[in-house]
Amino acid sequence: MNVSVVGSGYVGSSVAACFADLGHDVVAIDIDDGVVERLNAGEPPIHEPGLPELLSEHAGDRLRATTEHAALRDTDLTMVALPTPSREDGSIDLSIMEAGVRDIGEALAEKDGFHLVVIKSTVVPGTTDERLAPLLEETSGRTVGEEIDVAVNPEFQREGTAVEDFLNPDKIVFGTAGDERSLSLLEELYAPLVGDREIPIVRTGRREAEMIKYANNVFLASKVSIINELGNICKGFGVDSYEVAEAIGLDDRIGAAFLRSGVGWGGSCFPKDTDALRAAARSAGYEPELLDAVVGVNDRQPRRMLELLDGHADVAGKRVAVLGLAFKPGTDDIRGSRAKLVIEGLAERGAEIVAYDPTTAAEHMRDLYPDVEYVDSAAEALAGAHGALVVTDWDEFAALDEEFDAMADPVVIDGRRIVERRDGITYEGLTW
Ligand SMILES: NC(=O)C1=CN([C@@H]2O[C@H](COP(=O)(O)OP(=O)(O)OC[C@H]3O[C@@H](n4cnc5c(N)ncnc54)[C@H](O)[C@@H]3O)[C@@H](O)[C@H]2O)C=CC1
Ligand SMILES: O=C(O)[C@H]1O[C@H](OP(=O)(O)OP(=O)(O)OC[C@H]2O[C@@H](n3ccc(=O)[nH]c3=O)[C@H](O)[C@@H]2O)[C@H](O)[C@@H](O)[C@@H]1O
Repeated sequence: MNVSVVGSGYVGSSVAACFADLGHDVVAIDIDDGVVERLNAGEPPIHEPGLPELLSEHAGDRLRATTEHAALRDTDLTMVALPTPSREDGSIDLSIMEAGVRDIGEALAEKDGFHLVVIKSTVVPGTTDERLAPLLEETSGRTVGEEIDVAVNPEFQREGTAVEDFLNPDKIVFGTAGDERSLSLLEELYAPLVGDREIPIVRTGRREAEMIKYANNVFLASKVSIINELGNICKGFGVDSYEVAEAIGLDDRIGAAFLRSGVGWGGSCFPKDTDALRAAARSAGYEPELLDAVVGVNDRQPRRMLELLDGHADVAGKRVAVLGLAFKPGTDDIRGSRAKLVIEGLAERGAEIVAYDPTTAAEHMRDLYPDVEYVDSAAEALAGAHGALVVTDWDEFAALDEEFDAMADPVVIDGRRIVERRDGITYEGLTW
């Protein structure tokens, strides 16, 4: 089948590469020349394990990239993987999405035959029906549900394991208005992925599909905030929250995943999606008090890390190491990274900050915090430091040992339960 994907960022590039790998002919459309050039050269525009292999195999063959939206006319359906960032007040900013949908509609104005537009981006309930479908009609001159249609097919992949997650989903959600042509196109699209596996396919309405995506993310973010709240209480009692988490995770109703307490959740989506849903709930007349608290607990965790450091040292004018800048291991993405709040807190205390991350996350961070010293290894960051704050659970931090001996004052505040506690270092776990 011929598939177009509009937007070739974290989601679009991996989805495009995976669909090509599944045997479809895919054209990736992006407004960024650099992204298009990289994709055509078989190079990933972002750091994502498994993506380089897929791109080098399929670029120039089943996968090509272009800046021309007109290319989507030669395809059966178009996936929209455009960003949906937050506005200042937390509500969803649809401007990029609407500009992209406008581009798609204008291209479709000159296409004969049925075309399905599939919204992969995360949008608040009602967006597709109330904003995107009318915009498509206006720009294409076609009627949704007749010559064209729109479906919602949210994506649940994680950064760092995007390819594996996309190819092995726990569910696939098709949100449609019930049009059989749309459903059968979606089924044909995913048929090579599903094969004879029993992957649940949720066929539902467009609003429900939009809400399922938020509910999924917000539930997971809340789960981490609950374990962080419990972890903070555990710390006060001298209880190891990881032992508690392991035990409660044995209850099927709770489940073992997402019970790692620490400095909190970040990333490109949990923060923006919790904010967008809270704002959307408010504008629909509901006060989401629990979700407000979920965010409150999350924002408190970096502050608690700094308070633990304060308990051991006055860091004004002193060198302090920040280990890990990406919002989680396996990515160079710093969006929503807890490291930002940690760096800001250290700067307020007048510390000389030295930071290390194994990826190019440091380059992105440098744009925001140019006064921080970025170094090439954890050893270099730790040498001469009066404290170390571990913010990302990169495997290589678990192997650190004698590097701590080179610190001026070996105070280690572990926000991710990754460093081994041992004699010779003053170790503080955030929730244990
Ligand atoms: N990042 C992730 O792991 C996940 C993201 N999502 C959702 O997927 C959506 C996309 O997110 P990301 O991939 O992270 O975004 P991104 O910011 O990484 O990539 C977006 C791409 O769209 C391009 N673009 C902007 N306007 C365009 C236009 N008019 N036409 C063509 N291309 C255009 C940009 O140049 C960029 O390459 C968001 O709604 C997000 O919430 C969902 C699941 C996972
Ligand atoms: O919509 C999205 O973009 C995606 O958001 C998350 O994926 P992602 O942000 O890539 O990363 P996660 O692995 O979910 O981690 C999110 C944050 O929670 C933190 N976390 C996670 C698990 C845990 O037990 N404790 C914890 O603090 C991580 O360190 C990280 O900062 C969801 O897991 C995906 O299903 C979803 O598609």
